[in-house]
Formats: sequence, structure tokens, C-alpha cells
Amino acid sequence: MSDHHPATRHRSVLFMPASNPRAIAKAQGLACDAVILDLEDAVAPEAKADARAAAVAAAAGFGARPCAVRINALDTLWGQDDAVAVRGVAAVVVPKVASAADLVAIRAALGADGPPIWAMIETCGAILRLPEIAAAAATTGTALLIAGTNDLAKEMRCRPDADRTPLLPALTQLVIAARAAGLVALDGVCNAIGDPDRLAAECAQGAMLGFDGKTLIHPAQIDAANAAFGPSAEQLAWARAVVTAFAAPDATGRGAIRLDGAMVERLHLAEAERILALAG
Ligand SMILES: CC(C)(COP(=O)(O)OP(=O)(O)OC[C@H]1O[C@@H](n2cnc3c(N)ncnc32)[C@H](O)[C@@H]1OP(=O)(O)O)[C@@H](O)C(=O)NCCC(=O)NCCSC(=O)C[C@H](O)C(=O)O
Ligand SMILES: [Mg+2]
Repeated sequence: MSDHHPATRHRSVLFMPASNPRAIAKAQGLACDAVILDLEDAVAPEAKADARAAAVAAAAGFGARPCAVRINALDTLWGQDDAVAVRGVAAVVVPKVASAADLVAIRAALGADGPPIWAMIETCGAILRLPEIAAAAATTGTALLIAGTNDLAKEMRCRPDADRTPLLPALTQLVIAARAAGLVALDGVCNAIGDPDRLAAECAQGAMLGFDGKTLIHPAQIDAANAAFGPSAEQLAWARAVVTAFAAPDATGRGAIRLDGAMVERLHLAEAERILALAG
């Protein structure tokens, strides 16, 4: 299975239809951390086969930036062919993963040495089975969980407002499951392309919940996600101060010290080092 580096940034992960060559060309010059070429919901049934070929060709042209392909579910008309075609891409986004068995099946279809799986968690069953999905991550080469908030809201029959209140328990469960298994966690998309205030609020909320970044649907959403998922200048200053404080001679042998009027422990040192590693 391909390597996955947890320190890679995933602040802004932009979806685009694999059937849209103009969007794919534009994405080459955008400041998102990763892209996902979609073969599922954004592509009409009659365009699926052409889109599959376009995705495989385009995925090779993104250089160092991760370019994933979202395939159709294995139980659809296109899923098996998609899985075989994308064996050489950087990562495969799998929609509607609902159980550990789904991950085992997709790994078998992708091949043992195939790309890492990015699993979309977007059904009520998946939320109920997050512990078994997370537990199966290591043996199935699953590196990342994505909240599919549109499908989840549809299944729940909830009506998320700007605060996304009905989705919050599920989003929190997803982050906990990801952290327990050492996975990257990405928040769902914000459909309101023309509402920058709502986007900023969703990005801030996603960062507060613990997500590593947000999935996006439009280039105009990238800057807000990059800013919200940071690390911010304030976080970097704090991280440097913590590392410096623990490196000082009087911190030797101490588990907890005082810094700027607050207690910091060695668990904060580990977090500070993670933030500095993310900033590169
Ligand atoms: C939503 C859109 C259909 C809007 O398209 P449009 O109105 O044409 O956008 P603009 O005219 O504002 O576009 C301006 C330029 O930007 C390019 N563009 C637009 N979107 C993207 C994109 N996603 N990536 C790259 N480039 C993009 C346009 O080509 C224009 O370029 P130019 O003419 O050269 O200036 C459209 O934004 C879109 O298709 N978005 C992605 C939709 C998608 O992929 N959906 C599937 C994933 S989301 C999902 O499924 C969620 C999940 O499963 C769940 O359940 O929650
Ligand atoms: Mg979906």
C-alpha cells in the first residue's frame, strides 16, 4: 500500500467533476492542499466512462499535490471498473462506506498494493459503525475519513442551519474515530458558494471540532479553509514558545511549567511539535 504522511496538510481539499476539463485545468494553479476528481454524484450516468478515463489521465498531472479520485460505490454499475482503473492514483475516495466489510471489499478491488483509501462517512449506518470502521483502517490502508454532510443530512431528514446543529454529534463522533485510529479527518462541503460568512463560520466550526481541513466545491472557498485550519500565526507563536520553554534548563525533569500565565505540560509540547511540523 502507498505511504501516507499524517503531517501533510489537508486544510483545503477541492472536489471537481472529473468530467469538467476546465475545472481540472484551473485546479492546477489553485492554492488548495489537495484535489478530488469526482466520478460519483457530480458526474451524470452517461458521462461516467469518459470521466473515468479523464480522471486517471488528469490524476497523473498534479505533481506533488495529492490528487485523489472519488469512485462510484462497488455495488453500482461503475464501481468495479472504477476501482480497477484508479489503482495507480494517489488516493481513492470511497463514497458511502458503511462498515469494516466495505473497507475490506474495496481494498480487495483496489489490490493490496493499491492506493490509500479515503473513506466517506455519510450514512446513518456508518455513524453507528464508526468504531469498527476506524478499527479496520490499518489493515485496509485507510488513511482519511471525510464527512459527507449532504448525504448524511438527507438520510437523517434533518435541516442543518448555519450552525449545523443536527450534524454536530455525528461530526464529533467522526473526529473521535479518526483520532483513535490515527487518521486525517475532513469536514463536509459548504453548498453556499455565494455566502462567504457562512463558509467562514463552517470553517471555524470545523477547526473547533478538531477536523484537519474541509472539503470544498468551488475555488472561492479555498482561502477561507486555508486560513481557518491554519496553523495561524497565533498558534505558531504559542507552539514556538512552548518548545522554547521546555528546552530551557529549568524545565529539565519537569512535566508541567508555567508559560504566559498558563500551565503547559509535555502533552502540550507534543501538540506544539505537531503544529510546527504541519507548518513545515
Ligand atoms: C457548483 C458548481 C457547479 C458551480 O459552477 P459554476 O457556476 O460554473 O462556477 P463559476 O462560474 O463560479 O466558476 C468560476 C471558475 O472556477 C472554475 N471552477 C468552478 N468550480 C470549480 C471546482 N470545483 N474546481 C475547480 N475549478 C472550478 C470554473 O471552471 C470557472 O473557471 P474559468 O471559467 O476558467 O474561470 C461548480 O463549482 C462545481 O462543479 N463544483 C464541484 C461539484 C462537485 O464536485 N460535487 C461533488 C462533490 S461534493 C459532494 O458530493 C459532497 C458529499 O458527497 C456529501 O454527501 O456531502
Ligand atoms: Mg455524498
